[in-house]
Amino acid sequence: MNKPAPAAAPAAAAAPAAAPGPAAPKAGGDAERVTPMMAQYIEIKTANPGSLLFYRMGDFYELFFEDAELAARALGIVLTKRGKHQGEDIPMCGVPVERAEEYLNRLIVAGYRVAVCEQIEDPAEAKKRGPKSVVKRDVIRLVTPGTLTEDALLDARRDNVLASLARVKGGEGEDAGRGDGRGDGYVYALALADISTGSFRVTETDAARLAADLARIEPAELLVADAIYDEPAFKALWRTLPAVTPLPKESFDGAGAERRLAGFFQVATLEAFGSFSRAELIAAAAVVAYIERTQLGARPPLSRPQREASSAAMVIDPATRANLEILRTTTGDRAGSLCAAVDRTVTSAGARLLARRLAEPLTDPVAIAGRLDAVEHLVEETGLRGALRERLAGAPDLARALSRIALGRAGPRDLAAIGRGLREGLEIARRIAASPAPAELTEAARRLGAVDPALAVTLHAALDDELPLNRRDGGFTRPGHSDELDATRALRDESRRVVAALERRYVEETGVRALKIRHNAVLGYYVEVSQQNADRLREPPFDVVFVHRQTMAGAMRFTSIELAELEARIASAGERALAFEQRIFDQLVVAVMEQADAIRACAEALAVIDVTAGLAKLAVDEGHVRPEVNDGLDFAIEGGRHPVVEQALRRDHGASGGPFVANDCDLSAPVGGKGKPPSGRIWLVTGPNMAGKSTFLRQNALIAILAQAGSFVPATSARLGVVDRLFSRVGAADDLARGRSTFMVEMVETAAILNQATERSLVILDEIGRGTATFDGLSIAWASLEHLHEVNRCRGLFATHFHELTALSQRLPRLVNATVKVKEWEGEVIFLHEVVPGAADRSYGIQVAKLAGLPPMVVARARAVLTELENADRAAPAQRILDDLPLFAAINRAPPPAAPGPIVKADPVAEAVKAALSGLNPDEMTPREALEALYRLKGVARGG
Ligand SMILES: Nc1ncnc2c1ncn2[C@@H]1O[C@H](COP(=O)(O)OP(=O)(O)OP(=O)(O)O)[C@@H](O)[C@H]1O
Repeated sequence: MNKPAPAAAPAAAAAPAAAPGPAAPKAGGDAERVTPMMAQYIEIKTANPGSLLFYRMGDFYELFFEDAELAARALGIVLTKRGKHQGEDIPMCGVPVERAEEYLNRLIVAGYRVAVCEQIEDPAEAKKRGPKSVVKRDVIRLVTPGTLTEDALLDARRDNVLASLARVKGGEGEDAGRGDGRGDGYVYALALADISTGSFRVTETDAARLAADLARIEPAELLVADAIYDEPAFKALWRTLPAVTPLPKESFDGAGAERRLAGFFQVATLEAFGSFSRAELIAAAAVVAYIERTQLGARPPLSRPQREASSAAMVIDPATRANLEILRTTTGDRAGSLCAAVDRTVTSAGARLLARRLAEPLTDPVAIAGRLDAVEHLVEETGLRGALRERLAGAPDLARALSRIALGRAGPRDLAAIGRGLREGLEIARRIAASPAPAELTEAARRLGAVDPALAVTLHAALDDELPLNRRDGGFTRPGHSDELDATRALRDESRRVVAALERRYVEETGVRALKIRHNAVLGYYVEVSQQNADRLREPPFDVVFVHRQTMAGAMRFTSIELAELEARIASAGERALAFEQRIFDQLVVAVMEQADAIRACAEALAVIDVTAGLAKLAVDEGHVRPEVNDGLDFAIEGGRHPVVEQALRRDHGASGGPFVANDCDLSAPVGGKGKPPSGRIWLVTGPNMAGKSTFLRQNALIAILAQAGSFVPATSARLGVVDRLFSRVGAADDLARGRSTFMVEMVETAAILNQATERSLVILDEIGRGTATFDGLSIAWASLEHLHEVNRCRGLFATHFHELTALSQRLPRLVNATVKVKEWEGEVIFLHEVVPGAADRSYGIQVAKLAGLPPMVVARARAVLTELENADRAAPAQRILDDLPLFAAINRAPPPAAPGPIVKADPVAEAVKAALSGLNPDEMTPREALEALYRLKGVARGG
């Protein structure tokens, strides 16, 4: 085992977002009054600041002082007291050891960290040192959100990523020179480890995209240097994460980073791992140091760090992720999300990989095609698909079992899981290899076949079919595996039969039919009879056989020489059998760990096959097609559908209910454009409320995500040039926690889009400008649309209720008007959900309001008001703006107002108005004087 490098000093504050770290009680001056046990507790507590201390006492983990108060409140358990400290009662609460995982989970979810302190010697050993000596105890593990490994503490379908963020001054990192003008002069890197599966990745990032990267990764815990943690600019970002752990700057020390990593992976140099930037090395080393510190030297089977190019994944900012409900809905549920709708995997590892693929769609058309080839193969090979899925359904979670084995937290079932997983893996590999298959699948099959098949055989031979949870219970070794163990077990079991025979004999000899031989931890084996029968055993001839040991309320307990001898035999046979089994367990662990890398590769391969087969099944069941993803700027979707709404409609209405109406969408760059390089189109979608605009917008974004994640898509055909960044502003929600109104949130998000979208981006804007006064909103929407078309030159979908905007298509050549069709029938509106070229002529808002059940009086009155307003002709201003305002591009080219230019001669009229104004004091004027002054000013302005 690897000796841990000296870990940095622990953070003083834990889980800053949720809970302050409880302080250690002071040992205080009145040391005599502190019991030895309490002294030990205080010492251990002081050494582990910032964590709740689970202090093992027999069958309980006890918590004391402030820890007890915090835990009792968080867990809803009873707070009691135990003895006194410095004259005060010591608050205490406890959780039973067998239910510790459940309580740990709740504390971690509540934002706490827990130090688990165990007894590290037998109480009998302690007694030998003297009657008052305390059992030795020590912290064996720090449980933090990012370092969980137990199934009970983890969501099987989600990665549990421990991330660390490192920052170095620009110029020190590889990409420092990139300077896109938005950076803050630093190079950032993220290291991402999941100790429950062994995955370990590093990637560079920058200040501008850090939020998007963290939203993609969703770390369970983020490690940052104190200094960064305290920077005001990041405070809001930290609040979006479940746990952020600040560490002293030594944890991010550049000088020792390479050495620490080399030490962890037991290599002399990191050269073989590939090249890393300085920031990446520092981030990776910080993660490793933290793992060593929390696992106290146990070494999880982390893969060597894989470097990921920061441009490998589509950038999706946090707002867009939330809006598009990729992994969960805006209310936080998995059900109803894109992921839930397309997940047909049958293993947890498969579900985790699918979520990761959807969270980070690729940008390399070749890599995307590789995944699509594999899905297509399994779409066509129905028999193979079914067989693989059936096998996979029986495959256990290899990666998580392996991790527990490496950390010494495994039970016999984890070992058996490895054996079973490897056997299934070999069978799956054989099936795939039976016919030619695309590279992604043959590569997965190769990895499955790379583990020594003898390991699965050994595990199967050694482990019984029915297994206990804990290794300490014994009884997991298959009979026949070890002759020596079998012999010892026979002796133990034989002895038990002897006890039963002895009991029968004692009953016969004494004539006490209710005599029982029982066992407990204090007396060992003993004879128990009721009080009435006890005298019989105390009279001759039995008084020489039975020795009185204990008197209970209704019973008396005795022992005998024969029983004591038997006891010794049984105990030693049982102990020897258990010790044998522990040795066997250790040998199996060694055998497994020797192949840890190959097993982890197997686990990854099984996940890839599961995702591929699941997506193939989805494609077949839901009628998805293979998209063509290329390097161009196409976006041509025919017959596109919304994967989630389509399934929901079918579920809610059955096959007979209104089916989802498929729609085309073509944002491809027009061919043969002159002058400027080609750019994609923007569709301006108008249409009544409830017509399906939002659904149409989202479905196209989701199709892009699915396609680039390597999935078939809900359409009859799809051809798209890779999208580098996806932006969406859909719907509006207050962000009260951050003190932002609906309109402010909308503007912040719109600003981000206008500042960052490139011509490779896809922008989805739903009703921007809705949250303010009509003309303000219209103006903002107008200017944003022009900016997207002229400056960003991205592909986009822009839904609006401002019909005035449709006039813009006369001037913006790549702006296309589209509308969602409705039919009016006897004053009612019928939604056809069909997107067609052209502009909506009416809003039908009042009809929708009527549908929603607004009182008839209100509906009638609204109709009357509308007629009045329409007579005022709202369309006219748009045409006027179009005719009067200069082109957006022209403004854009105009020099900025502050630019130095020729000296402008003063305007004499303006000067005169200014002078007249400066002589007025509105506070001292009567209304009449004010009116007169106004007339005078008008006169001056006319030059009079
Ligand atoms: N293509 C479609 N086929 C069938 N039903 C659809 C389709 N599109 C939308 N719908 C149904 O219409 C409902 C309203 O759609 P959506 O929210 O997209 O309308 P909208 O035009 O954005 O409305 P609003 O302007 O009020 O936000 C959806 O909940 C869905 O059930």
